[in-house]
Amino acid sequence: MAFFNHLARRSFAQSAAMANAIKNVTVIGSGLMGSGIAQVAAQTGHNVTMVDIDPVAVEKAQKRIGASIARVAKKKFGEGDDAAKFMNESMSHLKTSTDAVASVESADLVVEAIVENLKVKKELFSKLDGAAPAHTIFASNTSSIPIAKIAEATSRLDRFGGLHFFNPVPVMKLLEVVRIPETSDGTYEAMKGWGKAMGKVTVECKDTPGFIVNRLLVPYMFEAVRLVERGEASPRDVDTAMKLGAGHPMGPFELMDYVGLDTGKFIIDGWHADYPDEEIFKPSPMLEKLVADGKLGVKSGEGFYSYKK
Ligand SMILES: CCCCCCCCCCCCCC(=O)CC(=O)SCCNC(=O)CCNC(=O)[C@H](O)C(C)(C)COP(=O)(O)OP(=O)(O)OC[C@H]1O[C@@H](n2cnc3c(N)ncnc32)[C@H](O)[C@@H]1OP(=O)(O)O
Ligand SMILES: NC(=O)C1=CN([C@@H]2O[C@H](COP(=O)(O)OP(=O)(O)OC[C@H]3O[C@@H](n4cnc5c(N)ncnc54)[C@H](O)[C@@H]3O)[C@@H](O)[C@H]2O)C=CC1
Repeated sequence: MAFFNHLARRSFAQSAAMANAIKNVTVIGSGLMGSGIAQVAAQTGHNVTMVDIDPVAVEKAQKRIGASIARVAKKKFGEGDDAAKFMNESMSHLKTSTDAVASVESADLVVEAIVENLKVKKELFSKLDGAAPAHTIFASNTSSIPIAKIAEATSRLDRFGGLHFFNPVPVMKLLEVVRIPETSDGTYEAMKGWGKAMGKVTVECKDTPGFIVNRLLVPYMFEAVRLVERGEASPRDVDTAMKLGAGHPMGPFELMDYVGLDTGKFIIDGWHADYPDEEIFKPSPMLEKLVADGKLGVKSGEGFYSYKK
């Protein structure tokens, strides 16, 4: 028994050491999720470079992070010097860039949170694979795309995994840590250890569609839209019913607006392509029209609901 305890202690020590080795974190994508991941990494003392292809998105992200850190600081320290110190220290750990290749030169970990599109994600990782140091771990924050399909664009399958955060990242405690068959034990332990260093509760996931939460959440959200499309209830009543009847903090339509209808469409289109006979994944006329009209939810000021001030 002592031998196995020794092994367990050594494995824990190894993962702690590997997680501690993750100091320089590059986050690619400064949207809803990338900005949240970058913020929490900066708040927890990592050296963070947040990258986006769109300089305007970087600027918006910095404003979003500033406002969010202020809420976190107020919640942790109230008003006053400690709150200001926390905010200043966190922001001092955060750099921004629009040059993805340069941003990974000294990265220990790269977390990708760009558009939910397999081709674009593969193009990005293929480009970064030749620029990042050999030891750098690559991870995707994808909601629905198989990690293995993304990883095949690189030569570092043993140092590739999924780190699936939840929105809003500064608040949601869960982190799904996904491995592909080639992910080394050291990489997996380092990703789980880093998740804990980020203040998250990690769960272990295999590379299956939607991992754990989205495998259950997305069909539920799909059914909510179908129910409204069949004229059986209004979005507002469905949301009220799920908040008061099931204790959810947000109803499905509020949540879809919150996560972004463009991301929702990317997910449903991807799963419909992969599972063409699954009725539930067939395109939604309601969602198609909203996205075609640029109504993407909170991020655009209107989705199922209007958010214009
Ligand atoms: C047929 C077609 C169908 C197509 C549809 C398909 C859709 C598929 C979508 C799939 C989803 C993909 C997404 C994904 O991969 C995984 C996810 O992320 S799923 C989403 C998970 N998140 C949730 O479920 C969020 C649920 N909502 C909440 O928890 C709360 O509403 C929320 C915390 C967002 C807000 O809380 P609330 O009480 O309502 O308001 P407050 O503003 O008071 O906030 C409470 C508390 O939290 C702090 N806080 C809130 N936001 C932030 C922030 N951004 N930064 C920092 N802090 C924040 C705030 O300070 C409050 O703290 P106090 O102590 O009260 O001050
Ligand atoms: N929105 C949500 O609630 C959640 C989303 N996710 C996943 O996170 C990823 C990002 O989602 P969001 O943050 O919501 O999207 P978003 O649309 O808010 O942000 C995506 C960002 O990526 C940038 N981008 C696109 N292509 C790029 C490239 N080649 N290089 C650099 N930057 C690029 C865009 O300019 C944009 O700022 C997706 O894979 C999504 O499935 C995961 C969990 C929750």
